[in-house]
Amino acid sequence: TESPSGGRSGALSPRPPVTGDVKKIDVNPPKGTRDFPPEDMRLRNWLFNNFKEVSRLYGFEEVDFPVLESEALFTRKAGEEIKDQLYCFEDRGNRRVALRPELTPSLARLVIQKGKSVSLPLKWFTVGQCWRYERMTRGRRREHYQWNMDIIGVPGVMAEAELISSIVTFFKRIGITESDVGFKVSSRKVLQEVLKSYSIPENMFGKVCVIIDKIEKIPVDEIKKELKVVGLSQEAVQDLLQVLSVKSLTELEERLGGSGEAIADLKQLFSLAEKFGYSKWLQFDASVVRGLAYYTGVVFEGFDREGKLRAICGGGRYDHLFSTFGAEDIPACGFGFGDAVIVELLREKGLLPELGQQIDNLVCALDEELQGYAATAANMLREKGQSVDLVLESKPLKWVFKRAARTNAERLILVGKSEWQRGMVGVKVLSTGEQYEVKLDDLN
Ligand SMILES: OCc1cccc(Br)n1
Repeated sequence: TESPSGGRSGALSPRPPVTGDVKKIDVNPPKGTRDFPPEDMRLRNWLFNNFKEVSRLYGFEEVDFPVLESEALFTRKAGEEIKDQLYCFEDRGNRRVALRPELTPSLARLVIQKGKSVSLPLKWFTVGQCWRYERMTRGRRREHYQWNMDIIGVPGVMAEAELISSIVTFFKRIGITESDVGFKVSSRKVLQEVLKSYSIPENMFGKVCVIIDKIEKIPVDEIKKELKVVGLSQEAVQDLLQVLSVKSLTELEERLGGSGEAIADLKQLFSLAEKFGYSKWLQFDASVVRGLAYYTGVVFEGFDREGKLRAICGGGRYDHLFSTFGAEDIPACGFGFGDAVIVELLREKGLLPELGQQIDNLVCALDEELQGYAATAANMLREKGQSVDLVLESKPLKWVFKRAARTNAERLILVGKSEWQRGMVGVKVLSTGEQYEVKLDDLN
């Protein structure tokens, strides 16, 4: 280690005196962001390991992308909140860049980059941090981690059914049942079929959906006003709002007629849900449109049945995202699952796991001059795959026992002079109090 003066280790040069004029830094993380101290990191790893295990079960491959992307990936002109809150800036090369607010555009970028070198369908997943710059007036977070699963190259709703199945599998793994959570399912093709008779320009469709997604967040008169601003007639607005209140697929079929794609897709999805065994988790809800402009078909969101929390996860089909990046369109669907609401739900349900530290061995030399032998013992155990918390300086036994308790160490390995001379070490099994000596070579 380098001493403060930059010399090699040995006697450290005297530390500069801590004088009153050194301003104490703000030790909190930037507004809207989180630290993950060990106990929080254990919970995060538990959650992410479940994300990744489910992804593996479903045959998905892990991918990753830079958290910093070209701003151009996210500058859709559809009035989305995600665009209004873009964490963007100009870098030292005068490039417009942004901290990614979502993962799907990066995924699409990588698929396009790979081009013909990858064979479809692609089943890719990632867990990544996403950012938004929101005026902290609302005290909301500016970052969260999202689990994303995407299926690229499958046009049929079997892909959406598979994605929803993977989320159900995840929920079951962590103890969440269909009595805790459900999925509201619809299709943007419902809106498309209503609007087709009003000759709404194709490029307005995303905007209309983004406005309608706010239906439970702002007064309906504001929704109507915004829809008129984008060019919808009074009649079109009425028709749209009326179809959003449709309560069943049967009623929807009566409203739209039985020949449209929306009904066909949704009927097939609910039939596949039976076969996957998760029908009880799904309900048709015509008001679900989701807030991302690029969805084009089935959309879904996971919600807590007590209605206390924001959406747990959400996703849908986005068959035209690739062409917005100048590439050939590829049918695609995916979802995002944030790391915050699910933890709130688990806390509500008393399902947060107990995750203490776990150490196999606490190894301690009983005398200063035995430190090296303690290191030898630690190394032998580590080579056998045993975790070791090696006491690195001379400490009273009382301290050692307290540390063993705090770290949930299974065993205490005591390196004493007389034992060592006989090639032995002392072992204390902390759960039973059993105490014995063992030859070093037999330590495992
Ligand atoms: O789900 C919207 C979102 C995007 C980025 C960061 C956070 Br916190 N929330």
